Amino acid sequence: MHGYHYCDLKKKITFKLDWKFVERFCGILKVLFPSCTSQSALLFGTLLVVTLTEQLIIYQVGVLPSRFYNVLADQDYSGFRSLVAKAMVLIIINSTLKSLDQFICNLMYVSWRKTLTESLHAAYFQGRVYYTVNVLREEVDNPDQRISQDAERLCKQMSTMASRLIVSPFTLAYYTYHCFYSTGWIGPVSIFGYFVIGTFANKILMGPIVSTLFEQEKLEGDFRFKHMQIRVNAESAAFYRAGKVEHMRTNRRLQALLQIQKSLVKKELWLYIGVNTFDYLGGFLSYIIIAIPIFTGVYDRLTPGELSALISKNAFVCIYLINGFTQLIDLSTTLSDVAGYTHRIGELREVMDDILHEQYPEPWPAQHSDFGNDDQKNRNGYFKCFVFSLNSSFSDFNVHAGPVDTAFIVDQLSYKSPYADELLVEDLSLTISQGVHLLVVGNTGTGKTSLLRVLNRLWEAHSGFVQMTTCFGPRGTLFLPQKPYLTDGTLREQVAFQIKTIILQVLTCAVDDERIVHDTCVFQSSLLRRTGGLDEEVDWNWYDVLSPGEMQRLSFARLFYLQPKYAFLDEATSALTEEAEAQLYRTCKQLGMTLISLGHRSSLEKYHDVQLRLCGGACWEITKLRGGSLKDEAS
Ligand SMILES: Nc1ncnc2c1ncn2[C@@H]1O[C@H](COP(=O)(O)OP(=O)(O)OP(=O)(O)O)[C@@H](O)[C@H]1O
Repeated sequence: MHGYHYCDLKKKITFKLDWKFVERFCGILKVLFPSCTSQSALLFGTLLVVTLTEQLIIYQVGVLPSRFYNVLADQDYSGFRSLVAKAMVLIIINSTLKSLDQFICNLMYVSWRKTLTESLHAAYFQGRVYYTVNVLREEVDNPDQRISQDAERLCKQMSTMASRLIVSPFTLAYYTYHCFYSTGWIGPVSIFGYFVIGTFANKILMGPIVSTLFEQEKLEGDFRFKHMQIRVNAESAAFYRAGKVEHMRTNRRLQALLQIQKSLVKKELWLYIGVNTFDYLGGFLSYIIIAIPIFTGVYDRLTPGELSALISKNAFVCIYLINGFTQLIDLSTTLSDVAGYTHRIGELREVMDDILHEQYPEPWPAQHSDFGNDDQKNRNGYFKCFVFSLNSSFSDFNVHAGPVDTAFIVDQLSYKSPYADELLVEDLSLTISQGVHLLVVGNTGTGKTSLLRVLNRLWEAHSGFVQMTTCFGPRGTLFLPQKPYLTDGTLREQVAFQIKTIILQVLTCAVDDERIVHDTCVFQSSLLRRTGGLDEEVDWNWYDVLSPGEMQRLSFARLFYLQPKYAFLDEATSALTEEAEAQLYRTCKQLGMTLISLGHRSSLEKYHDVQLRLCGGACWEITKLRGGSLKDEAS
C-alpha cells in the first residue's frame, strides 16, 4: 500500500488535542447525531435518564449503612426488617439500572458504529473516491483500516465514556452546591483550581500520546496489509519460495509496530502517574481545605467535638466533589485514544470530501440531465454536466451530448502518469465511433492502459478535451480491465454483478438464467458444475480458484450478458489461445459491439479497422488496418 512509502512525510504531521481535534470531533458528532429524533439521540436521552436515576438510587444506597447503625443501636426490630426490605429493593433497582446503563451504552456503540461506518462508506464508494484514495492520494494511509477498525474503536471508546460524562455535569453541580453550603467559597474554588491544574497537566501528558497512537494505528494497518498481501498472493509467493523473505519483511513491519507500541506504553506511563497522583492527592485535598480556616483561627471558638463533626461533614462533600472531578480526569487515557482515532477518521473524511469536491463540484448526486455549456468546462476541458442512467451503479460518469454513433471524442489530448513529469501522449485527437474497431498497440509502459484511465476519468488529463458521448453500462460502453475484476458471491453475481441489485426481478426470470448459462457454458461448462448452480453461494475466493484464462472467459461472459455497444478490451485475451480469442471476438462482433482493444499480439490486427500506435516519448500514430476479416462475417 502506498501509505508507508510516505512514512517520513507523515511523521512530520503531529496530531494533538488541539482545535483541529475539536473540529474533527464535532464533525463526527454531527454524523453520529444527525437529528434530535435519531436513534442515537434517543438512546443518549434514555441513557441520561437512566444514569441520573442511578445516581439518585446510589445516594439512597449510600446512606443505608448509617440507617442500619441507627436501627441496630436502637434495637428496633421492625425498623430493621423494613430497612432490609428497602435495601433489597434499592439494590435490585440499582443493579438493574447499572445493567441497563451498560446495555444502552452497548446499543449506542452499535448504533454509532453503523452510522459512522455507513457515512464513511457513502463517501468512499461514491463515484471513484475509493480508487483515488487508494491509488492516487498518498496523504491517507490504510483507508480500509480507518473505516473498519478505527471507526469501531472510536465508537467503543466513546460509548465507554458516555455514561460517565453524561451524568458528571449534574453530579458536579449538585456537589458543588453542597460543598459551597458547608465550606463556603474556599471549598469549591480550591477544588476547581485543583481540577484546572490537573487538566492542564494531563493535557500536556496526553499530547504525545495522541500522535503516537495515530502512528501506531498506521503501522497496525501496514502490518495487516502485509498479511493480506501474502494471503492474496500466496500461490505466486509459494512459486518463488518467498516464505523466508516474506517472513523477514513481515517481521520488520511487526518490529516497527511493536517499537511504536512500546513508546506509546512509555508515554502512557507518565499519564498514568499523573492520573493516579491526581486521584490520591484529591483524597487529601478535603483536609487541606478544612485545614486553612483551622490554622488561620476561623474555628478557634469551636469545641474539639464540634470541630471533628465539621471536618467529617466537609470531608464528605469535598470528597464527593473531588471524586466527580477525578472521574473526569481518569477519562484522559480514554480521551487520548478518542483523539487519535478522531484524527484518523477526520482526516479520511476531509480527504474524501476534498476528492468529491474536486471530482464532482456540483451537488451530488444529480438526477437530471443538463448538457454543458462553455462555463461548465473544468480546467481539463471536461464538461461538468451529469447525465445519469436509471441504473445508479453506472451513474458516476459524465456523458455529453454528441453524435449518436460515437463513444468518445478526443481532441488534442495530452496525459501523463501521476507524479511523472514526462507526457505519455501529446495532442492525441481521435473519435471512437460505432463500427470502427480500434486497436491500440505500443511497447510496455507507453500509456495504453493510461489512455483508458483518462477516458474513464480515473486520471485527469494534462490538457486537451475528452468528450464521452455514450453512457456507461449495457447498451453503452464497458471496460474489461487488464486484471479481471471479480467480486464475491455467486456465479450470477460475477456475470451480472452490476445490475443484480437494481433489477433483481428481471435477473431471476428464466430468460436471464438461460443467457447466463449460455454465456458461461459456451466457454466454461465446468464452471457451472463446480459452483453447483447460478445462485449457489460459494465460499471460495474467485481469484484463487480460477485460472487467468478462466477469469478472462468469465469477463467475456459478463460482456456478452451486458452487451454494450462499445467494448474496451485491455489485453482481455492475453491468457487465451488464438482460437479462443477468435471465437470471443467473433461473438462480440455478432452481438454488434464495437471493439477497442489494447494488446501486443499481432493476431489482434485482423479484428480491427484502425490502429493507434503509442510510440513512446509522447508520440503516436494512427494507421488503417487491412484486416477486419471478421467484420464481414459479423455483418
Ligand atoms: N497508479 C500509478 N501511479 C503512478 N504511475 C503509474 C500508475 N499506473 C501506471 N503508472 C505508470 O504509467 C506508465 C504507463 O502505464 P500503462 O499502464 O498505461 O502502460 P501500458 O502501455 O498499458 O503497459 P502494458 O503494455 O505493460 O500494459 C507506466 O510507466 C506506469 O509505471
